[in-house]
Amino acid sequence: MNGLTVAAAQRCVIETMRRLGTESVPLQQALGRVLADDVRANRDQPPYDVSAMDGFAIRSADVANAPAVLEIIEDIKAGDMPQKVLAAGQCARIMTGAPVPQGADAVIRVEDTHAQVDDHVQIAVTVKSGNDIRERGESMRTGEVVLAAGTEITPGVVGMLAMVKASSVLVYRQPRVAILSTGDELEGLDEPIDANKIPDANSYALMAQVQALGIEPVLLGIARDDPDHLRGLLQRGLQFDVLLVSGGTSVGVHDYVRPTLEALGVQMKFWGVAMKPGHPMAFGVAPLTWIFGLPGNPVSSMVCFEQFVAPALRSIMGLAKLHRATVSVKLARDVKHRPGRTDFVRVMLSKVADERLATPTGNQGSGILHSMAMAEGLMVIPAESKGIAAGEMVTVQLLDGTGFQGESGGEW
Ligand SMILES: Nc1nc2c(c(=O)[nH]1)N[C@H]1C(S)=C(S)[C@@H](COP(=O)(O)OP(=O)(O)OC[C@H]3O[C@@H](n4cnc5c(N)ncnc54)[C@H](O)[C@@H]3O)O[C@H]1N2
Ligand code: MOO
Repeated sequence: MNGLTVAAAQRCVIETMRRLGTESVPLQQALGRVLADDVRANRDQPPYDVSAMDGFAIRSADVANAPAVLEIIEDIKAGDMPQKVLAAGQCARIMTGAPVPQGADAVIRVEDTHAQVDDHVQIAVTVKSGNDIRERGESMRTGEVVLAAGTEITPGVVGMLAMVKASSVLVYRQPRVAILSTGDELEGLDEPIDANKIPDANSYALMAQVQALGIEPVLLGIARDDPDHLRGLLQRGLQFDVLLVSGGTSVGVHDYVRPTLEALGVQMKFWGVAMKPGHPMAFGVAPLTWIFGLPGNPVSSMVCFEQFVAPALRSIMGLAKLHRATVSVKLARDVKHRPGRTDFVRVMLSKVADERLATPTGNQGSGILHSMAMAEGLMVIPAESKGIAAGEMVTVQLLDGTGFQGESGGEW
C-alpha cells in the first residue's frame, strides 16, 4: 500500500460528490448554509435620498460663496418625512438617515457650521451638489439580484437577507453524518475507567470537526473487533449520507472494516494515500452513502478529516470554497523530511518583530493528540521535499479559531 497522492485522492473524493436537494430554513438558522436560489431586492434601499451625516440640508448654490448664513425652517430626524420645501436662503437641520427635503441638493455636516441665534446657522464651507446624500436605491434596487445562488451565508449575508425580509431561505440540504469508532481496546466516554483501555477520543474529535461545519452528526458508538457487531453498526451507518469510520483501516488481522464494508456492497475507491499522518486512509461509495475509512490514530483521523472529509462535506453543502485558507510564513526551526509522502505538521503561529513564524507543536507522533490540540495550523511539506530549513517559507493551512498571537497583540 503506497497510495495515491493527496491531490489525486482529493480529486477522487470530490468527483463523486453531489448536492442533496434543497430545503427551506428560518433565517435564524441559515448561517453557514448555501443559497440554492437567487435572492432579489423587494424594495429600493434607501427608499428615498437620505442624509449621510448629522448636519444641515441645504441648496449648494446658497453656499457657493461661503461663509453663508441660512435660515433653519425644519428639524428632520430619521423616521420623519419632511414637511417643507427649501427655498433660497433656507436649510433644514437633518439627522443621519433622515430623508432629504425637496429643494435641498446637499448636506453639510454639523462640524462645518457655526450655530447662530434665532434659528439661523452659518455654513463655513462650499460643497458640490449631492454632497453627503445617499441616493435612493444606492444599496439595492427593486428586482435586482442582490445575492446569487451558491453564495455562502455569512453574517453579512444574513444581514442582507433580513434587509429583503427573507424570513426563510432556500438552501442546499446538509448531509446526515454518522460516526463510528472501532476497536476492542476502546473505552466509551460513559464507561468506567479501565487502566488497560484507550479512551475513545476519535468519535468526539470527529464530531467536533463535523459540528464546526454546522452539521450535527450522529455517534454510532464503538464497534468491537467482531465481524457481526461491526457489520450491524456499519449497516446502520450506511443509512446516512456520509459515514465516518475510524480505526481498523490498516493491515492488522483484526482490521475488519474494509472487508466488511465490501461485503456490504461498498465499492472502495481507494485505500492508502501518500501522506503522513493518515497513510491507511480509505474511501468508498454505496448507493446512499459516502464512506470514509479514517486511520485509528487520533491525529491521523483528524488530519484525514481536514484533507478529505471537510472538503467533501463543503461540496455536498454547495460551498464553492472547499479548502481552508492557507498562509505563507517562515519556518522557525529545521524540520526533517524523507521524500515520498506529503507531511502535515502541526504548528503554532506567532509574530516576532514583524515576522510571521510557524513552529511545530512538539512530538508529531500520530497518537499525540495534545500536539493537535495546541495546533493553530497544519504545515504542508510537499512529498518531494528533502527537509525544510529554519527561515524557509512554508504553507500553513489555518485551523479553526486561529488568532495570530504575537508581540503586537495578535494582529495579523
Ligand atoms: N503493518 C502495518 N501496520 C500499520 C500500518 C501499516 O502501513 N502497516 N500503518 C500504521 C498507520 S500509519 C496507522 S495510522 C495505523 C492505522 O491503523 P488502523 O486504522 O487500523 O487503526 P487501529 O489499528 O484500530 O488503531 C491505531 C491506533 O489508534 C488508536 N485508536 C483507534 N481508534 C481510536 C479512537 N476512537 N480513539 C482513540 N484512539 C484510537 C488505537 O488504539 C491504536 O493505538 O496503523 C499503523 N499500523
Ligand atoms: O497514518 Mo499513521 O498516520 O502515520 O499514524
